[in-house]
Amino acid sequence: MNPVIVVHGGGASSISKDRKERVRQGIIKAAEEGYRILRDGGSAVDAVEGAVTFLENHPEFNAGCGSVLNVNGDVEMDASIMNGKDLSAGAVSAVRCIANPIKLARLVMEKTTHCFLTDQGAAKFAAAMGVPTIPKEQLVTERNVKRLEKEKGALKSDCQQDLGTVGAVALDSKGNVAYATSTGGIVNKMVGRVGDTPCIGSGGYADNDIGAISTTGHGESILKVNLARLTLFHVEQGRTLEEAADMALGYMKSKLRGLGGVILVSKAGDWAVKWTSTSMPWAAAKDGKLHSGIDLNETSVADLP
Ligand SMILES: CC(C)C[C@H](NC(=O)C[C@H](N)C(=O)O)C(=O)O
Repeated sequence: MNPVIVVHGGGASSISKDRKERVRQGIIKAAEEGYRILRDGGSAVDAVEGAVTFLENHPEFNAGCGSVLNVNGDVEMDASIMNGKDLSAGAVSAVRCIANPIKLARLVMEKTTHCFLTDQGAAKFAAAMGVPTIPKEQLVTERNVKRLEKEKGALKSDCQQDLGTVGAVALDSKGNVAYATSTGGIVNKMVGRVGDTPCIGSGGYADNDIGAISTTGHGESILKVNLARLTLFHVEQGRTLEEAADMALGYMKSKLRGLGGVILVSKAGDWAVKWTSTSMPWAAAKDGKLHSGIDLNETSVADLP
């Protein structure tokens, strides 16, 4: 099986030119990192964790350092990961003061008998696993302080913001698929608000008999339609990845006016990226080629290093 990895950097409205370049470089580096892990014999789970960790550490993306701020100006993060081999899954929500929520989600998956830990329980588990805490200021960027101020000043919140939730899907050489998704959520959210990202079936899904998917977009809408599992259901019914993504995103838009994006890989190694938000930074690596883009009808192809 030829390994494949696809990554996304969330939905976005208008990205400034400067920022676009940084986002483009970041998303490409994340795909390269994931692909390197796969080529070195790593598993699909290793690859999606590696790519998402890279993006959590990148301040331009809404996950880890770079997360948007809640109504109190604090960072509360959600993340989930799933192994398509045995449907094992791990998730954390409303976690604070750690650098990489996706790593904690993987620990939940592999070191507990549970799927999902939240808030204080997740923090206790992190401490027990030796995950270091970091000062909360370390996750807060200048850009996000300004963004919260702007949001609080705004009369009505716009559902489509310039954000950057991150996610990855991968297929490894043994035919195993996995997904990982991580976010700071939505700017100015209530304390304790949990979105789609840590919810298995909404923020993502992975099953070796079908494929893997990671989602981004308006969390409340994604939760209501179970966007990830819904899309894979259409794949199971014989639709192509593109058709399935169009159907599920179309359903979410028509029912709820909710916008979002998805990245997919099938068990056969096909991949697809689709979104209804204005743009979505993405990159895909397969067969030594790196495909990437941000806006509609804009795809570049390059040789992988
Ligand atoms: C407007 C959308 C496309 C922006 C998108 N937001 C999320 O994915 C938020 C996450 N699903 C949640 O609800 O917690 C982003 O961050 O890029």
